[in-house]
Amino acid sequence: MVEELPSVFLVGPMGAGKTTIGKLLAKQLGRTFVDSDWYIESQTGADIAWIFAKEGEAGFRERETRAIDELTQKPHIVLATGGGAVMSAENRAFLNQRGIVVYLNAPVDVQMARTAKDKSRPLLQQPNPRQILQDLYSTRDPLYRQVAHIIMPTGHTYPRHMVNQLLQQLASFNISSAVGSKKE
Ligand SMILES: Nc1ncnc2c1ncn2[C@@H]1O[C@H](COP(=O)(O)OP(=O)(O)O)[C@@H](O)[C@H]1O
Ligand SMILES: O=C(O)C1=C[C@@H](OP(=O)(O)O)[C@@H](O)[C@H](O)C1
Ligand SMILES: [Mg+2]
Repeated sequence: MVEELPSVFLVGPMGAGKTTIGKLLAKQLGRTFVDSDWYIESQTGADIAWIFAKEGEAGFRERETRAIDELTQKPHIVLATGGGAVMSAENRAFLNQRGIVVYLNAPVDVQMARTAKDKSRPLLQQPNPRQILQDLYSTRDPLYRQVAHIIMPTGHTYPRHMVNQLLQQLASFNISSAVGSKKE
């Protein structure tokens, strides 16, 4: 972990709001926002669906580990990871040891509602996405908890409220807002 300017890494299931909250949080903190999926897409010149189709999930995970290794070494950023980033022990160590990890936790029903119309997540383009989200949650929830320094439920909270709550929690890790937290 870089002592002076630790980065914030968001983990959690698909639809928890990592990308959405991460973008808002970075703005409030006056930091650069990076989404590991977007980074992988820019490095590859192809979208996540294409990578899964051509290289399989294993190919995507290799790219993801390279991205997580690289991005977790950057100080002072807010990084939104993909939901499966914690499946690799190597990634878990990069995340846990190099910054403050926030687990955004949402119930499966909420994950389902937030991801249903979006075709960009290859793992959910199946006849029973709810069952897939349930199975992934069972496997991954203990891993998210293992790497997290902060756990935040996101199910029933508006993104702006989420960010204000998160800023309060991050203050105890000496991470504070450059522009002040906005009142609703
Ligand atoms: N706290 C929230 N309340 C309501 N909708 C949300 C919230 N967080 C995210 N969303 C919506 O859910 C969808 C998925 O969010 P996203 O940030 O892409 O999740 P993730 O990156 O964790 O998969 C988006 O349409 C987003 O606008
Ligand atoms: O849970 C997963 O394994 C995945 C989550 C996605 O990111 P989001 O969690 O941002 O949707 C993306 O990395 C890919 O589709 C695989
Ligand atoms: Mg995302």
